[in-house]
Amino acid sequence: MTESRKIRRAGPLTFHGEAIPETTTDQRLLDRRGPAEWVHTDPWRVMRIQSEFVEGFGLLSEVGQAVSVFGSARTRPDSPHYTLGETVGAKLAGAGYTVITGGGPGMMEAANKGAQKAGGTSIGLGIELPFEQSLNEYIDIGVTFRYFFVRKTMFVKYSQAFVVMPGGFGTLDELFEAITLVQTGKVTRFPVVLVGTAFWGGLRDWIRKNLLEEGLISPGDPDIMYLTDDPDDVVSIIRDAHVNLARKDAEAETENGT
Ligand SMILES: CC(C)=CCNc1ncnc2c1ncn2[C@@H]1O[C@H](COP(=O)(O)O)[C@@H](O)[C@H]1O
Repeated sequence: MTESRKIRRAGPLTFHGEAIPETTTDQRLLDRRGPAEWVHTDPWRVMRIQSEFVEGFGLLSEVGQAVSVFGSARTRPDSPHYTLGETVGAKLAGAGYTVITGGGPGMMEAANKGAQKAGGTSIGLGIELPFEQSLNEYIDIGVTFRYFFVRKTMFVKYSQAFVVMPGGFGTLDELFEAITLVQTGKVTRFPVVLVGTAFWGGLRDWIRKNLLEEGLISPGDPDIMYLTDDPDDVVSIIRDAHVNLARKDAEAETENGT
């Protein structure tokens, strides 16, 4: 009679005889501490980046129609821009849009406050910064990201329009990212509305004069941005754009016979 060979199953793996490892997977995980430098390596960072995407997608995928509102972190509550931001947040919420901001102070707080007070859903996608910073107090659902680029993906993926209030470098970065995505066809259904004609008019003129006249952008490109001072306009521009897109979708479906 042959002696039966030893066998060890480790998850989907099966080991026989000499091939059986001396320790189990759990022992190797739990018994050893080992060096810790690997938590500062890029492969480990990739895992962390992945987990931010997983958390963000998980949290935001069930949010309905939403609009991201950008603007200065430095605007004070007694500024007319802050009041305008609050009204824009309230009007968007009144029209059924969830309001998403960067979760910080200033214009972000204004839009969150307006949305929350109007009974809408107010979301803050915060970012870890070198100085102490917490999400503003008018947020129903908040996430704080480590990585700017992960957070930016969330703004684009989970909102159907961008509203850009007066702001500095951060706001300009978000504005130019949005219009570049529209210009290059990476997003196809995305109105970008700038609020504050006195503030933004100069930039649009500069874009027309310097970029368009030099042939650095196409003739239709400046029109990617809508400019207004009126919070009601903000809502109607976004709504009309979405109605037009829905109609185009329906026409395309009819043409394709689907
Ligand atoms: C007081 C202070 C400077 C706080 C900064 N705290 C912040 N918290 C969250 N998002 C931010 C912050 N700073 C910049 N951002 C991002 O960049 C934009 C504002 O930058 P800026 O103030 O315009 O250039 C916001 O739309 C936001 O998405």
